[in-house]
Amino acid sequence: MNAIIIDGKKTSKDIKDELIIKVEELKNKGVEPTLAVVLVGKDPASQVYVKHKKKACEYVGMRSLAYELDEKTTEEALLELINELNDRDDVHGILVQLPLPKHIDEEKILLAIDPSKDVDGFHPYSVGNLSIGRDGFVSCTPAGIIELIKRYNIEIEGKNCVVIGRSNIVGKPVSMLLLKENGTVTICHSRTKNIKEICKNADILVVAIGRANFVTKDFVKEGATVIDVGMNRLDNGKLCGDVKYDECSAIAGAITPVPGGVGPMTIAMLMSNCVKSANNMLK
Ligand SMILES: Nc1nc2c(c(=O)[nH]1)N[C@@H](CN(C=O)c1ccc(C(=O)N[C@@H](CCC(=O)O)C(=O)O)cc1)CN2
Repeated sequence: MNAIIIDGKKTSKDIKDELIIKVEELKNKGVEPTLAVVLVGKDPASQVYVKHKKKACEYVGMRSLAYELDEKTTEEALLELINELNDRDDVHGILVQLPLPKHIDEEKILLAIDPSKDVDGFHPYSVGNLSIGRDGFVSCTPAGIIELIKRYNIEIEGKNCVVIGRSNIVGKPVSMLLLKENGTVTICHSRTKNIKEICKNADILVVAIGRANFVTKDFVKEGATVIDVGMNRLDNGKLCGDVKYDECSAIAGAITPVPGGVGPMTIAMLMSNCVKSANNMLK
């Protein structure tokens, strides 16, 4: 069997194209959706992601405000900037690029962002809303995974969904979202016993463990949907997922590649959250 390749690059472009119209409508109502992007330090990967976020804002017609702060910026100075952005009526989304330098307490920073502008969906208020099925901001990678599954008409309701990984930014929220869609959800992690057997029973397998090529063909049920969230940089500089793509795509029914699968969806969903936030301001 040759799996359908779930194209995150194309889907993210489709979403951004749809957002162009929504941004235009907001502008016609007198609201210019604005995202504040905060980067502390010079982590090369973070610099690239921030650049892509600014480009995505431009593409959908949204304003972005860039705050590129020195590596040595203090926690107090960063909190002060966030408070300023919280108070500004013309800022609809605030994003602090992660990871932050070690001397800054990430949790304290995320907690300082006004939940009504939490377009990353990392604030405990947003996480709480998600866990009780209330509407709110959902973190972008998990939201992107569900969007991909839906746009490829893959049914979640009643299916066995197995998530490998229990991180706060992917594993836990994507499990909540699959549950919200009426999937039967199992979360596996480093202490799980019989992980292969559990995965082999999955109709939808989401892999977010951060270990290159961890999932081999003997984890995958014939015809299953395999979503690879891994982004592992190899010594040769190549990007590699958590799933052994060649052998698993011969068994799966549908599969995301790395790169070009889940990754690009993260930024598309960020744009979507910003538009949602700007819309909320109209209410
Ligand atoms: N404040 C946040 N920080 C971080 C987040 C986040 O959602 N909010 N997620 C990641 C990084 N990230 C966005 O910030 C991100 C990662 C990867 C991609 C992407 O498109 N990946 C490409 C490959 C890119 C490459 O070649 O390196 C792909 O998978 O095709 C987009 C965004 C951590 N920090």
